[in-house]
Amino acid sequence: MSSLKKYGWNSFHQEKFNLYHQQDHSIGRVISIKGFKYYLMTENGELETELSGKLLYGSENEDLPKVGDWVYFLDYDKSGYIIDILPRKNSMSRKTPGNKTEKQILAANVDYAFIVQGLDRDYNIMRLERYLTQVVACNITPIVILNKADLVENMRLYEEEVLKLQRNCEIFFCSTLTGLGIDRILNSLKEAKTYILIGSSGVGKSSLINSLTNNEMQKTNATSKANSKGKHTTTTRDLFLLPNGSLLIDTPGMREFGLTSEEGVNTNSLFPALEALSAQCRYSDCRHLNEEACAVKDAVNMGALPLEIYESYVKLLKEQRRFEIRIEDKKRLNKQFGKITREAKDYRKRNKY
Ligand SMILES: Nc1nc2c(ncn2[C@@H]2O[C@H](COP(=O)(O)OP(=O)(O)OP(=O)(O)O)[C@@H](O)[C@H]2O)c(=O)[nH]1
Ligand SMILES: [Zn+2]
Repeated sequence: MSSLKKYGWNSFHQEKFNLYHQQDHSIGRVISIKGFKYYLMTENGELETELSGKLLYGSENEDLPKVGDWVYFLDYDKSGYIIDILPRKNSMSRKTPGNKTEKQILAANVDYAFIVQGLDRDYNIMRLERYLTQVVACNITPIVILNKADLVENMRLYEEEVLKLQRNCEIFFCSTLTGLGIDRILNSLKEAKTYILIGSSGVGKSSLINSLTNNEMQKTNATSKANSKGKHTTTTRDLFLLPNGSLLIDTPGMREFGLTSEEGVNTNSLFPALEALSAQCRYSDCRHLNEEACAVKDAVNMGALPLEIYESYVKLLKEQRRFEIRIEDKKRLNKQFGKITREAKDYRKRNKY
């Protein structure tokens, strides 16, 4: 297999490339970013590159290359200049931490997301539901991993609770400590597909990577480091090939895992449990908030729909509204600003200074 195919190159990307490329452009996938340096996997192995001026100065953060992006570049001697990214299949994003409405892209072109929780104090079904919602909204297939299974007596109870979310996604139990369940996860991994690991700090992501790589990657991909406050942080965000041929992207713990609404995503369809019920609401555009004859609210009241699911739906709705309103504001402001600068330019031209 060519090294590009090993790294996930497929007909989707080829088609995009055919639309955009010029003869002297080469192709690579971003495997890590360190400051201004972008490290690519190319047909001829790893290559250190930088952004071209156009990309560096003319782009919104969203449009800059992220780990997992396919880019086309000019190959110069021992380095390269990235011309642009190819359209993404999807991206894992979250709201930019803090008060802004921007979304932050954590990784691009992701097939599966392992959502990892530890079966210790970390386990939280509401948070799991939020992660699931976010992953599905990003158009990525979620897989639940409940680690530290050695700490609980009855895994079945947890499984039942996750099944109640009606996500129809795979659930794995494992313990990186005892090795329980690791083989099942390994056997499920698909060649040349890209996986991402998400979960709070301390759930065992680093331990899991070590287990999945037979500890081979411990040195080169050492991800956990205690900072000055003694808090564990993941410092590198890399894409790498596992011994069995699948690709893994490791991201820092997403403690502030906010939601961004993807355009065109119907909120109901993010909640399968709600979707079936909403067909029975009186109003076809029922938001299941204050409307009369709402089958969703009835189901919650009768205990047929878990309250957690309804609550996370309402939360998402609120988040989306806030996000949409701010985007509208931003667009309006940008438009006004554009008009002002255009007028200023015209004025300067007319008056020649
Ligand atoms: N009991 C038990 N402890 C585990 C298991 N897996 C990991 N741990 C422990 O959990 C702690 C955190 O593990 P890490 O692998 O560093 O967690 P992480 O998710 O990579 O954390 P960050 O790098 O901060 O994001 C360590 O003390 C591990 O020894 C497990 O299966 N069972
Ligand atoms: Zn309703």
